[in-house]
Amino acid sequence: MKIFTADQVRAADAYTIEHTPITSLRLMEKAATQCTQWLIGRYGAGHSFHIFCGAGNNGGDGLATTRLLQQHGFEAKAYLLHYTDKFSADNRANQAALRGGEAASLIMLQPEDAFPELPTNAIIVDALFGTGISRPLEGLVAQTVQHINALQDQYPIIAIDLPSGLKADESSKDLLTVEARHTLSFEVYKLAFVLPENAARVGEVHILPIGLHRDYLTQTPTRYQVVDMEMIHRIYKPRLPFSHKGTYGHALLIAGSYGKIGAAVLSAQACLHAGVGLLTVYVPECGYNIIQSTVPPAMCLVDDGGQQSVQFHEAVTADGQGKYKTVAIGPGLGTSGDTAKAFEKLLQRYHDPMVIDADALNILGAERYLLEQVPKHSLLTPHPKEFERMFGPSGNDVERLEKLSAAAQQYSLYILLKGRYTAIATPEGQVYFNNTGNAGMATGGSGDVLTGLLAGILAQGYSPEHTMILGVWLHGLAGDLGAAAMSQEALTASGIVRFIGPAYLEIAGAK
Ligand SMILES: NC(=O)C1=CN([C@@H]2O[C@H](COP(=O)(O)OP(=O)(O)OC[C@H]3O[C@@H](n4cnc5c(N)ncnc54)[C@H](O)[C@@H]3O)[C@@H](O)[C@H]2O)[C@@H](O)CC1
Ligand SMILES: Nc1ncnc2c1ncn2[C@@H]1O[C@H](COP(=O)(O)OP(=O)(O)O)[C@@H](O)[C@H]1O
Ligand SMILES: [K+]
Repeated sequence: MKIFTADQVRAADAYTIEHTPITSLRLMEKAATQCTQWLIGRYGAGHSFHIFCGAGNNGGDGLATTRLLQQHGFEAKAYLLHYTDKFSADNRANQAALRGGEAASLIMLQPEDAFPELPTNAIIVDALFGTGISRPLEGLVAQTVQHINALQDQYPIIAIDLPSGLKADESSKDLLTVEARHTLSFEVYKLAFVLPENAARVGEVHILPIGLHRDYLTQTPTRYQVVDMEMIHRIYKPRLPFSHKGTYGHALLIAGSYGKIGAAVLSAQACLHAGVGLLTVYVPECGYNIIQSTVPPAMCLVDDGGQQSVQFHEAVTADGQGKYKTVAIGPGLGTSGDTAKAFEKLLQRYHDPMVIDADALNILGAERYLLEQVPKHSLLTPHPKEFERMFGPSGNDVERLEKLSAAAQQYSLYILLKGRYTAIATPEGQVYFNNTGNAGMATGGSGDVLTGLLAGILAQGYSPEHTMILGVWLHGLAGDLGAAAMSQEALTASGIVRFIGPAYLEIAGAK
């Protein structure tokens, strides 16, 4: 699903009005109808709806929603904030329509008025501002938003289109905005929804269809997209009946050090569950018995350098990749000087895309010149701290995203940034956001599982871009299925591995 800018949303609106018989007032009615249905479906009987409206079209959505809720027999009141006399045309039309209905359901809130008393069964709906926000909230609007936010533990707050005050395409880091429990938005995602800094503001996002013109939606290029099942179906390739283990590649996984062989185990298990043809795990000597007993399908190569591996470059022939289709390096590896030197030598020998994670990223962060030597189109998988070590701090999430995209383009790499919506940046400047996964995955070792999964998918012949999209999506879905079976709290990295299979089945079943 595409992420549109506020300008693109406005253009989609205009295009729809121009190319279909639908008017802007009718489009507002559709938006309000969808919001009404969502509110009734979610909260139903026994609740009263209190809708705070601004003077523009977002307020118009709120006024129309109030009327439709009443028509469905619900108690609903619109509070129209009187901070200006400049109402949009569709806002005025919906004021008139509401005035024609139930008495006392449209209340003008003046700057000197006290915040209205709400009954205990109240649901607060925020329809103050949407994509038209152009300056920080102040005066009556700011006071109202502060009031609403202070009530968030008492009443559910539902934002229409955007929590008021939030900018769709830019950072709103230090701005006052509504802090919604749910955001009901229309047709496409907005960048604001996937930024970690907005987590407490947008709550759960629900995208509702309102009939915007398909041509505009499908033909408009966007820099950002949210990965969806349609994209996954286009990427996923079922196995061929006459294939053999050679068809699915041989991966070399360089991971683990004394006390962190578990990282190598988790990565190796995930790599096998991803469907790799053959796997060799390279570990220091202390890892040999562990790998052989916990991951029997894998072969094992042993380094004799002591507690950390320091000669792994020798596993790859001096003239290139040798027998390995893919090399993944990093989980639990350690960052000693000799390990870093071996990593540098590996980069001099191996020129196909690699998967680089954890300590291998930390080595890149300490020795930045090595970034130039990373094979083009390699996959880098930092969490925010590792990202910062490599590319420096950022003032806000949008700045960090720009940095991510710039680095992917500069070094011709696929770099992801882990989080609730893991961002995947491509060398061409595209950014994909992943929507699977849950807070149960905030547990040690879940990143190691991702590394193994990516290595296993890449080895099977998927392109680096498809590997990133499919791998991150499967990882999150495995986490979701795991959490559904055993709770977020009890989910472990091993639990995620166990659900990679069921996650594949979901794709295959739906294909
Ligand atoms: N295609 C779509 O997505 C549709 C959008 N609709 C709604 O229309 C909204 C956009 O409406 P508008 O463009 O009228 O914009 P808003 O309703 O978000 O804002 C109204 C106006 O408020 C003023 N304003 C901005 N910041 C302010 C501030 N801090 N204090 C006081 N005034 C301020 C601006 O002049 C702005 O145009 C969307 O968010 C959505 O809710 C729907 O009606 C139907 C279709
Ligand atoms: N709240 C969350 N929602 C969705 N995914 C999450 C959440 N928390 C963590 N994850 C996922 O779990 C993984 C954690 O990786 P990482 O921090 O590298 O873990 P570790 O270093 O312990 O292996 C990432 O893929 C991340 O996207
Ligand atoms: K709003």
